[in-house]
Amino acid sequence: IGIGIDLARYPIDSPTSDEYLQMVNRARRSLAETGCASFPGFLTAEATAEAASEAAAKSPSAFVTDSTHNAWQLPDDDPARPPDDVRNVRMRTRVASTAYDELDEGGALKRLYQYDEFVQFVGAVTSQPRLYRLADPLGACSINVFRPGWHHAWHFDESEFTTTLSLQQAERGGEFEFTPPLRRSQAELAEPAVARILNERSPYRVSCVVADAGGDATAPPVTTAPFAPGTLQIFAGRYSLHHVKRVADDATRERLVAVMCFATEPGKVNSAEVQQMFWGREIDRLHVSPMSMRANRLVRSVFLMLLMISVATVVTAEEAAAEPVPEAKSEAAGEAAAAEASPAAEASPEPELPPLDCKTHELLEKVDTWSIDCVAMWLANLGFPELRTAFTGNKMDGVALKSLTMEKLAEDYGVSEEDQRKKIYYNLKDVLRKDNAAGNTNHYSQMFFWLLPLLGIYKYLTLRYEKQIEKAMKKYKKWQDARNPPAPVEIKTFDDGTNEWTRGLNRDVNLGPKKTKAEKDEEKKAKKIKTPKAE
Ligand SMILES: O=C(O)CCC(=O)C(=O)O
Ligand SMILES: [Fe+2]
Repeated sequence: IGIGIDLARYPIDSPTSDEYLQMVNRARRSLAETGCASFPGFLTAEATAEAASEAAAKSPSAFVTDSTHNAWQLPDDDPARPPDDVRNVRMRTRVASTAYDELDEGGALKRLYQYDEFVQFVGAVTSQPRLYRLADPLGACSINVFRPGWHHAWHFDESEFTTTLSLQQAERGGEFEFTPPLRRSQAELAEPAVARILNERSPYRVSCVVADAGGDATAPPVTTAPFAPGTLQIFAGRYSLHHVKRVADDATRERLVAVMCFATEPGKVNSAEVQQMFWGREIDRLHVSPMSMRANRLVRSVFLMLLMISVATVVTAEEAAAEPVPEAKSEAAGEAAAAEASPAAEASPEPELPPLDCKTHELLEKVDTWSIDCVAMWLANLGFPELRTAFTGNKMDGVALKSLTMEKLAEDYGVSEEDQRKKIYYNLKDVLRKDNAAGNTNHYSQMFFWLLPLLGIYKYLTLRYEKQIEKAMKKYKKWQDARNPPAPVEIKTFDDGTNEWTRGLNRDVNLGPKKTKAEKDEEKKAKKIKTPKAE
């Protein structure tokens, strides 16, 4: 079938040809000077008809947006200004939209949008060395439907450039109108110019508290785009004020236009708010229903929590096993003693010695504070329950334990094996060293593992309240911006009438403004330095 582009007229498949370069440079200049580059008949008549009939077929189920917004699509009013100020006036927009995921696979629109050379071409016209299709499953390429009486009020877009393809015109009304770029950044509002346009070309009457710096009384020129079906339009939506005029009430044909979105980074998607506003649902990956997405998130968080809790449990269980509880230990000691004394004593499992009066956590305190029983427990934990009687008999508490030596262990307590003595002695040194550093700190790892479930809960809550958090962050950012507003950018204008923005745009093919002599000299100098001597 082919893509459906009129390649004879727009050779976007041969990006190294002279025709291509000239076409791109004409478009760039037009975009910079007028705010819009138009390509009438970009799609062939057949492909346009195919796309238009697809759009018309899907139009009845398009999601309808009936909302109000200000010209900058800023969410809040400026309370410091009157309600009828151009900054605060809210205008109505009524439009329906068919989402990208509803378009036909292999249909004319998807063929165009998915054609890599097309993305390259839009990138070349908008001077973006790298341009990517928007990864938004709803907004990447959608179809706007304007029914009788509907219109899109004057506004600036959030995205820097907007690419549209006209599919069907209404009999009357529905024209796309735009101004040249009125501003250079989103921080700049250009209120006087916007106010003049609204007062002269909209049903709204607005005031403007901001003084007109230029003082010129004429409104910015407004151009009506040639919008015959099949026309591709690339316009500087962020800088040029634009609108779609009201479609006549008695029109029988809807206005249908495809809106194609691109980004300078891969993987970009619209916010959930934008998706809800224009398509009535939200979805962050292709072919996943919002319901299963939520379920998926829940399962993920629960799994994470379970994992963390189980890790924590295993670790604590291991530690508990390493430190037997007093009863178990005494039992073991009793059994061992009984087994040694006589096999018949097995019948009485009751230990002869009373249980040790020491809680496991007491051993986490400094050695100085250990009671006699705690010292005995420490020994039992090390695997020397049989030493309890001798140590207790010597009233060996924590303070006394500190002066224990290898010799004492051999002579006073009869630990004959050197390995065993070393085990006790080095373990003692070990706890004492920890005491000296930051208390007896061998419970830090335990603390960390207890924090894991909290981390799980934290993760769950952030996922659960993702939107609320995002909103709060946005509010905070706005509050910061309000405290510290970004400075408006001054446009530098040069002697030859060009400005910073348009200067040098097409210089690579000598279509742009002439270089000054100083600049030429500069270039020559640079070349001389770079080029090595021939001889
Ligand atoms: O419908 C059009 O031609 C332009 C739509 C537009 O301005 C927008 O979607 O932001
Ligand atoms: Fe727009």
